[in-house]
Amino acid sequence: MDIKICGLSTIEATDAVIAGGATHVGFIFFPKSPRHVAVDTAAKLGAHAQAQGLKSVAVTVNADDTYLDEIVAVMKPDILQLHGSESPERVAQVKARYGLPVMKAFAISARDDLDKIDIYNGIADRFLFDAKAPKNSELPGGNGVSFDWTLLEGLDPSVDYMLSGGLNASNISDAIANAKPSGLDISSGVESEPGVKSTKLIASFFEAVANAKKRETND
Ligand SMILES: O=C(O)c1ccccc1N[C@@H]1O[C@H](COP(=O)(O)O)[C@@H](O)[C@H]1O
Repeated sequence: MDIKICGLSTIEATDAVIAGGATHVGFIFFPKSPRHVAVDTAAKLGAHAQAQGLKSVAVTVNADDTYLDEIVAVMKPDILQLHGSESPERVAQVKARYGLPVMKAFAISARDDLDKIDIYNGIADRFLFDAKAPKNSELPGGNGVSFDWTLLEGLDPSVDYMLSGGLNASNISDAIANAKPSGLDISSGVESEPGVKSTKLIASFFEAVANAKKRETND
C-alpha cells in the first residue's frame, strides 16, 4: 500500500518518513497554508527522498503555468497533485505540458461527489479523496477532518486512489478496513501543531499502519 506523508519542510521529518516506510513525500505550494514551502526547500528534501526510492509529489491549488514551470524545473517532482478546482481540460493541459502523472484531489461529502471519477477518468492518473473543507477554512486540504468512508462502499475496485482527510494513528485501522484504499495520504495527523511535523507522531503512525495490516491479514 502506498503511503504519502504530506506537508514536509524539514530534513528531520523527511528522514522519519523515510525510516517509517513511506512511498511518497508531499510538498505544499500554497501560500495560505502553514505547510507552504519554498521551491528550493522542496527540491532539496524531495531529492533526498528520491535518492531513497520514494516518489516526490508537488501539491498545488489552481496553480498557473508560471508557478508550475518553476516547481517542475527546480523541484523535479515525480507526480503533480492538483488539489484545487482544476477542470478535466486543465488536468489534461498540465499532463501534456510536463509529461508527469497527475493525481487529482476531490472533496467527498456525499455519494454523488464520486461522479467526478467518470469525468476525470482516463485524464487523471490517480485520484485523491479528501474531506470537504470546513466553512471557516482557507485551505482546500490539510484540515485534519475525515469524511464518511462508507461512501466508498461499492466503488469499482479498479479506481486507483489515495485516501486522505484527518487520518492518524487512532483511526487508520478503521480507515483501511472500511475504504480498502490503494494509498493513504496524511498531513496534520502527524503534526504537533499546524505545519509542524512530529517525528514521534510519524513513528506512531507507521506502527499503527503495520498493526492494521497485520489485523487485515489475520481476518
Ligand atoms: O496540507 C495543506 O495545508 C494543504 C493545502 C492545500 C492543499 C492541500 C493540502 N493538503 C492535503 O490535504 C490532505 C489531507 O490533509 P490532512 O491529513 O487532513 O491534514 C492531503 O492530501 C494533503 O496533501
